[in-house]
Amino acid sequence: MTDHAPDPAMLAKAETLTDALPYMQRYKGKTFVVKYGGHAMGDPELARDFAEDIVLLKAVGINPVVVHGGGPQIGQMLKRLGVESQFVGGLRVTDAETARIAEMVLAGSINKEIVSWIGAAGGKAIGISGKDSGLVTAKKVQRSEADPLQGIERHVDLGFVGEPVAVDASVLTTLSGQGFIPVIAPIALGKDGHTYNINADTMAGAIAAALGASRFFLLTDVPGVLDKDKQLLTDLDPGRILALKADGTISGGMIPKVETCVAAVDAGVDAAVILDGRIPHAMLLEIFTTQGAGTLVHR
Ligand SMILES: Nc1ncnc2c1ncn2[C@@H]1O[C@H](COP(=O)(O)OP(=O)(O)O)[C@@H](O)[C@H]1O
Ligand SMILES: CC(=O)N[C@@H](CCC(=O)OP(=O)(O)O)C(=O)O
Repeated sequence: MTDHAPDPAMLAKAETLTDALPYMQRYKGKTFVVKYGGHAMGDPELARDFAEDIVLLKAVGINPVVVHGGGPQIGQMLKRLGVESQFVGGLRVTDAETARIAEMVLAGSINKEIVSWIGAAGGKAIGISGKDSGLVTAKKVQRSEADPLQGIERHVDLGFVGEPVAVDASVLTTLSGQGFIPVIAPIALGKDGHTYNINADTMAGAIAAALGASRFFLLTDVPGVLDKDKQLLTDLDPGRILALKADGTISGGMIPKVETCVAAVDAGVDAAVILDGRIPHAMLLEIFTTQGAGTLVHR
């Protein structure tokens, strides 16, 4: 090697950047919706990596929109305040007091924390909830459960648990167009004036659909959808998902995730990816390299 020969390590770094170039060109101007789950945000270093990834997306001309959860954090606060909490079908039964606490934790505490991380990474984040500027209108979720004793379907009242019925995404396109990164808490008003607590996966899916997002990422605390032998399923379509739900391979918190992904791709989102938020920069690897991480759901 002469004095002028490039250092192989430097060359590898440059190659990483040039390899990313076609992806940057393909995605410039596109909207990516990222659901950041409560389980994925525990570690401050990972949180910093996540914020850097979001700021990098914005810097290369992609419009990231963040929708966050915070289920474990709401649980901790309820416990501290001595308020009982239970889940039915992955949804937290929410009375008026629980709704107030969920809003305080999601829109007050977690939302501003994420805004701060993105700010520290050099981005301009604006934290809002579904209430702001009429972004999301919710309606009460109706659920029923099979009663094996009486052989009938029984109505279950989940209280102030909502689902999006309308999304006015104009506030998001305005913010994104002006260089801001919207960060959204899954709380919304109903037409009845009540505050509704919305599952963050559902909220993110509805926003991705309304924006016609190119990509929808769900960051969680597993590598993606796993089969019965705990092997990662890298590629799923709606038919396969139906079969995996029916045979019990997909259960619990993974059900709203895959259902949200299917609804999003049905509504025109190009692809949805369930990713391991515990892997540093998992999103960047998925977007800018050939080695996809996680489970891709497509039509
Ligand atoms: N087939 C499956 N593959 C992966 N995870 C699954 C599967 N079936 C059920 N799960 C469960 O789904 C959980 C992810 O959902 P959840 O806990 O609601 O995540 P988050 O808080 O990130 O929204 C996993 O931790 C796992 O326990
Ligand atoms: C109705 C309902 O269940 N709402 C959720 C909202 C937060 C959430 O979904 O957070 P994760 O994404 O971290 O699970 C809750 O109260 O926990």
